[in-house]
Amino acid sequence: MKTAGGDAAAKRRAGERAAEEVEDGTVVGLGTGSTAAYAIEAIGDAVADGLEIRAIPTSFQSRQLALEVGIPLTTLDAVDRVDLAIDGADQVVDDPDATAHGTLIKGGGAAHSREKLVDAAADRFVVVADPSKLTARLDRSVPLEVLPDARTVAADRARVLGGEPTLRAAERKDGPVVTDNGNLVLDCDFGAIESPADLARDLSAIPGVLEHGLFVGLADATYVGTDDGVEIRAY
Ligand SMILES: O=C[C@H](O)[C@H](O)[C@H](O)COP(=O)(O)O
Repeated sequence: MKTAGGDAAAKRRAGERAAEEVEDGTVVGLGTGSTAAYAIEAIGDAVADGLEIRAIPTSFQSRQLALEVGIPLTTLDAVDRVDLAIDGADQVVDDPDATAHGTLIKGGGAAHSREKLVDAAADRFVVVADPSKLTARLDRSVPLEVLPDARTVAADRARVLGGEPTLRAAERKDGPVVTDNGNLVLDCDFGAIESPADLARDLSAIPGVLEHGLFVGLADATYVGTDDGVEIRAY
């Protein structure tokens, strides 16, 4: 869970720094992935020291870790508000002159649908990342979570939009990755993405796509772990 590539020490610094933002009496969204896991562990330590919060996990994986470290859990429909969400990313646009500054690609762990639900609901959404995630332009494949019956037609629609879709295969079993919601994932290679906002709109309009991994205008800040500290990008 914590060694998915990138700089583990930098991920830890980012995660632990973001966890310091969690305040007593709040509701916190817990992201998924190796970087968010460091934040969850640090929040668990704070809970053990007396911090009182409720948290909403964004995946089976983050739920399991939160339970292991003793964080009280709740659900999105049981709360009035989410104060803070802390989540990782696969790519983050880091160019203050670009309109896409702070736009993300997420879903490397196939958790992006529930992540977007919780991250978008939060009053403040903090991304945690190591420097390898920063980019001038998004160019990783964009994951689409699709209903199983929709995978062929959704792939066709993604091709019309200029993408090359690949059904994500499971690493440790024969067959595809199945998401926490029982769906499949199409990883769509669009090359360098000129306008993430336009592509996000077009992908959202494909029938059978539950959610795509472009997060446009959602992040409030990115905490970037470095060799000796944390740099904060605010949007
Ligand atoms: O579906 C997974 C998530 O979007 C992760 O937050 C993302 O893949 C980043 O994960 P990591 O921190 O392990 O690089």
